[in-house]
Order: sequence, then structure tokens, then C-alpha cells
Amino acid sequence: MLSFGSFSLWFVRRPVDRFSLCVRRLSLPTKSDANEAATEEQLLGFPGGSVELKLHEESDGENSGLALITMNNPRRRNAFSGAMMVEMRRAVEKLEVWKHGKGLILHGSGNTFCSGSDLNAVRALSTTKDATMMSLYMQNTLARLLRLPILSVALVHGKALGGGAELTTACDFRLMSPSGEICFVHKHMGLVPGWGGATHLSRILGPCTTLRIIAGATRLGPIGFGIGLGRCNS
Ligand SMILES: CCC(=O)SCCNC(=O)CCNC(=O)[C@H](O)C(C)(C)COP(=O)(O)OP(=O)(O)OC[C@H]1O[C@@H](n2cnc3c(N)ncnc32)[C@H](O)[C@@H]1OP(=O)(O)O
Repeated sequence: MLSFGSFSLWFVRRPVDRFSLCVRRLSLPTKSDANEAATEEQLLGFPGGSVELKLHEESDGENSGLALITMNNPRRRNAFSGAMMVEMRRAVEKLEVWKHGKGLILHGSGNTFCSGSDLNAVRALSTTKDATMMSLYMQNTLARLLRLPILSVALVHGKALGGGAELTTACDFRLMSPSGEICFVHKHMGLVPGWGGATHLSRILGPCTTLRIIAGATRLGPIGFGIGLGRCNS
């Protein structure tokens, strides 16, 4: 059993149905094309923060098969700068080819999971085309995260807002601390979830509940978590 703070990730150590996990590979979206290269160049113009991937090594040098992704931009509550979007893609690409992978934990540094897109970067994307390309880029990253042939857990400590809420839906499991909160705040900005989170949430909860949650920007804390989105662990 792996302990991470007060969370116990027993299920990461369960025997994994390798076949059904590997089948996910078959539906991977295509790799970066020329448009994506141009999008990445533009995103790298919005620096700040980092996304760090650690592949867990055991003391004898053996690979345990567990990986940790840390979203790290605490000054902006782990909001995603453009550079972080590219780093997240690189992390997913590394995990796609990690032969010994079994489990992944996604978490944010400090007291926030992730506050979504960096609003400064969003405002600076001046054309509809640029904003669409950023959304498609993140949709592709999240779809690939979800389809990794390993079990993934979003460790929701603090708030997961906007794109941060969407990120939690791209993991197999969501585990919340008592301070955890998931909220699709997009409607307050006149947006729909642009990173693919509505599709992923609908897969987890069904279309009616998803519509209610997204249209209402409902705050999902651990107490109201009985809807089946995840588990709370004190
Ligand atoms: C895909 C579409 C999207 O994701 S759109 C983005 C949706 N996200 C949001 O609207 C979240 C906006 N942020 C908040 O509601 C609050 O900052 C939250 C996360 C609740 C944290 O509150 P609190 O702990 O009181 O901190 P604070 O508000 O003083 O913020 C600290 C500094 O961080 C910044 N920050 C926060 N979120 C973002 C963000 N998404 N993009 C850019 N900057 C962000 C704040 O502006 C603040 O900065 P500063 O210290 O005033 O310079």
C-alpha cells in the first residue's frame, strides 16, 4: 500500500487488468501535428510555474511503477500558464511510453489542486482561433491522460476550479481531502468547459447530472460527494 499524506492508495497496488488498460492505447489521439507545434510555440510565450513528473524509484533501483505529477504555480494557486500546458503534455507523452507504469497521482503544490487556466494567458490569447487551438491542445492532453494504460488518481487537496475541475475528470479516480472542492466555474465567465471536462464528467455521472453541475457551477465538496464522483478521505 502506498501512503501519500493521509491518503491510502491501496487500489494502485491491486492486480491490474493489463488487457483492458492496454486496450486504451488503441484509441489514442494522433501525436502532435504541425498545428500543435505552432500552438506550443505560442503557449511557451506565457511562462510561469511548472509541471513536474517523478517516476518513483525504489531504494534498490527497481521501478515501482508509480508516478507523481505535481502542478506547481503556488503564487497563482497552480493556475496553468502556457508553459505548464506544454509541460503537462510532455509528462503525458513520457507516461505513454513508460513500460513499467502501474499508477499515477496528480496533485497540486500547496493548498490548491489547480485554479484552471492562468487568466492572464487566457486574456492575452487575442483571437478566437488562438483560444480554440489552446482548448483543442488541452483536450488532446486530457484525453491522452485518461487513456494512459495505468490507473490514475486526482488527489484533490483544496480547490479544483475551471480547467482544474476538468483535470480531475481526466483521472480514473478522484480522492478528496476535507478541504477539497471541485467546481466548474466556467459559466461565470460565459464559457463552457473547453478542455473536454464536460465529456469526461458525463462519462462518470451521466448527462443529466453533468448538465446540472456545469450549468449551476455547483460546488462539489467532500460532504456532497455522494453523487459518485469520487471518495473523501479524512
Ligand atoms: C479552462 C477555463 C478556465 O480554467 S478559466 C479559469 C477559472 N478559474 C478561476 O476563475 C479561479 C480564479 N481564482 C479564484 O477563484 C481564487 O484565486 C482561488 C483559486 C479560490 C484562491 O483564492 P485565494 O486563496 O483567496 O487566493 P487569491 O484569490 O488571493 O489568489 C492568489 C493569487 O493567485 C492569482 N490567481 C488565482 N487564480 C488564478 C488564475 N486562474 N489565473 C491567474 N491568476 C490566478 C490571483 O490573481 C492572486 O494573484 P495576486 O496575488 O493578486 O497577484
